[in-house]
Amino acid sequence: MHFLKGHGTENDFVILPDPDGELDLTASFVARLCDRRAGLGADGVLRVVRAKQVPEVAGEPAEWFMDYRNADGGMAEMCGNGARVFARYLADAGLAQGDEFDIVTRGGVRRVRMEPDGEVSVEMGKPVVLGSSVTSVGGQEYEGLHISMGNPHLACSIGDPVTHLDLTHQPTFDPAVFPSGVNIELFNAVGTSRAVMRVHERGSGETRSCGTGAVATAVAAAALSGETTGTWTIEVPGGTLTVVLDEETSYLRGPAVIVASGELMLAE
Ligand SMILES: N[C@@H](CCC[C@H](N)C(=O)O)C(=O)O
Repeated sequence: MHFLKGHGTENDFVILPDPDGELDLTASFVARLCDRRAGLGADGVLRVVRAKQVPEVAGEPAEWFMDYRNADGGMAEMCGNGARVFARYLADAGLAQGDEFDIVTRGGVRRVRMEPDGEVSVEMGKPVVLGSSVTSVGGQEYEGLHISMGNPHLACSIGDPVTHLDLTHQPTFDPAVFPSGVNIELFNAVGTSRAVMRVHERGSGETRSCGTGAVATAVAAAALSGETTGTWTIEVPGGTLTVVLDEETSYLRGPAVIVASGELMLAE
């Protein structure tokens, strides 16, 4: 099986090209692939398959479906950094033409753009603020905004640097609010256009970046000063992302690179 490895601000993915939909990607296989000692190691898997080969998205008006899986093998509706790495792969492989094209995700069709400076942007849709909720990290409780980016987020301003947080364990959350689990962002807003964020992802644990989480963080940081629009720099352990919030939608921009390719010896 051919694979590639890529990352967007060190949110890393195994890419499995499967244009004709021949792979039966089980949760246990994905988990073994993502294992950082016994497998290749990654925060998630991006299966690259033609949308017409996948019944759940066969009618969507774009050629390629990003079949995203978390490191534990679970599915997610959307992955912002994954979408940018997926687009980088399609462009490099000559499977998509032009600077802008659409891809299909479980969260809907997303427009991606290959920027002149080499970064990749993705239109992320309109964030939906659904209320507030609490989490407890290392015995400390934080309140944040419940935001849907297609996938669920709880974005909490902690009003302090995030460096000391221990995210090795699953932060608590209210299962009545988040029945399918949640991605939890802890951030420190610095002024009105920059925030420093760490994240504990559903199905992957602490990662060095999360694109949907960066947009949720920008929304929650903007809300601290009563704003719903603006441009935010979101600093994550793996680099820097730019988030633009406007009245209609949101955009995520940052680096996305392919670092390796090869043949997989792991079998199902
Ligand atoms: N790292 C991703 C988000 C991946 C999905 C998430 N763990 C979930 O289960 O919702 C991103 O860049 O957005």
